[in-house]
Amino acid sequence: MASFKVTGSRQMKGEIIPQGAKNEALQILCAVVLTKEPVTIHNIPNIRDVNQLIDLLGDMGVRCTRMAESSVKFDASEVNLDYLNSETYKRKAAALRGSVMLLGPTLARFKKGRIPSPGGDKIGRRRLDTHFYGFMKLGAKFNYSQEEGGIYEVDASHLKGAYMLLDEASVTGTANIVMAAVLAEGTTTIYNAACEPYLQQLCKMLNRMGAKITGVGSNLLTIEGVESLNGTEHTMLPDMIEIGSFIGMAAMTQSEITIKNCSIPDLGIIPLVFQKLGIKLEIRGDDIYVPSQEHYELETFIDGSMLTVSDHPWPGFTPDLLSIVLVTAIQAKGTVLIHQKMFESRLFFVDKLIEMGAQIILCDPHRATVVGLNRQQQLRGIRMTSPDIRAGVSLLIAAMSAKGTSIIENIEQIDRGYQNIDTRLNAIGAEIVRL
Ligand SMILES: CC(=O)N[C@H]1[C@@H](OP(=O)(O)OP(=O)(O)OC[C@H]2O[C@@H](n3ccc(=O)[nH]c3=O)[C@H](O)[C@@H]2O)O[C@H](CO)[C@@H](O)[C@@H]1O
Ligand SMILES: C=C(OP(=O)(O)O)C(=O)O
Repeated sequence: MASFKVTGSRQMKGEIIPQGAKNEALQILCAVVLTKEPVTIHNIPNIRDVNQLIDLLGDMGVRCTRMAESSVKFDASEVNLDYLNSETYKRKAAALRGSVMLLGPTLARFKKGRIPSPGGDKIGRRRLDTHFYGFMKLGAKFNYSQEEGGIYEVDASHLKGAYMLLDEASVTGTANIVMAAVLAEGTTTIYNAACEPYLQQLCKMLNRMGAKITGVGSNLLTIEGVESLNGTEHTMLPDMIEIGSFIGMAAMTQSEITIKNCSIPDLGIIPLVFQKLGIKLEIRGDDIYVPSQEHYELETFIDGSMLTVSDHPWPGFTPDLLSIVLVTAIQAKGTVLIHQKMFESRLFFVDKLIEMGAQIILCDPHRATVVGLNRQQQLRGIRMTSPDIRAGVSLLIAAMSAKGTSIIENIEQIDRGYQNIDTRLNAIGAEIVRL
């Protein structure tokens, strides 16, 4: 288990370029299995989850040729389906959440899919019902065997388009169903589809490959099935969660940073939520400039009541930034209620922040109230463990703003989603040592 030793009270100054989006990459990489023709992907983040998925694709027989540092050409003309029955596949696929999206493409192209219970953050129940509901609507048979530690299987001699109303707007679920439906016979209509930029990007790429998807960006997708898909090129968007993390980090550490090439229109409500925390942001072309701010004051609602920040399916606020908002509020002036509606175990990390001196009341597993310190008191460095990817970065932000030194253990969680975060932040003035 690796750790970060973080020396606090360092202010950063300079430019930082966000990596390619983790959650988009996981969808896009799975989609390469849909075609026999080469697909070249650019702006691939060099992070654990993505590298593990590329490794898995390679094991399946997909030829992966690195064209440049962040560009890879994938050739899935030959795929070894027997590999899906191997112990290695079980072990490797179970190591990340994104592997679940191999189900839709293998089902569509090879009539079957198999996946162990996927990994990813342990942030509460993470059910997969929506995925299988969709596959079954398309005519697939579903089997779940608990004996082997949880194996999900789908098979279909023939997929046929159908109307479906999803019980929830699942991000990976929608991606999976879309990837199965593009090669199904006839028309599929998915209502209550998730519509995050990750999915918009996936649908745009599939359309470039010859798919016929309309309604992209909305919660009503219509897909006319086609016989086969051709190759394409695709460039990943900048990671909006990383961009949000940098904004929070700058505010907490009184740093002056410019986040380059943010693809602002794809950030949705994210900048607005940080502005509600009182953080000044300047949109300069496609960059976000965050000035060094001694004080930032939380807004209240129009009627004067206390600010609440909660998650919601897109275009609402992404749950992946709530931990960052929570930690950023620690040095604000005012009080905010953080309401994590989707996940039931994502706020428990606040006990570490409280130990560091933050004023937080964990009301229940879904809600925490942060009473901002308004820099009257600095957090103090402690030893802590990163429980999940976003809590991990939140703890890093807290440590960077604290007095003294902190140790953050289990940084593999952070490495799942943030590319060389220590090196990139050190380049603009942070002091983080990887132990
Ligand atoms: C690899 C990947 O892309 N992971 C992301 C993906 O996970 P993932 O696709 O696994 O998450 P889902 O969208 O399926 O749902 C996440 C959780 O929210 C609940 N839920 C979902 C939709 C809804 O309308 N109401 C609701 O309560 C679900 O029951 C589940 O507990 O989307 C999540 C929600 O944005 C993000 O946190 C994850 O980072
Ligand atoms: C929860 C997340 O990731 P995963 O779904 O891969 O666990 C995340 O990216 O915040």
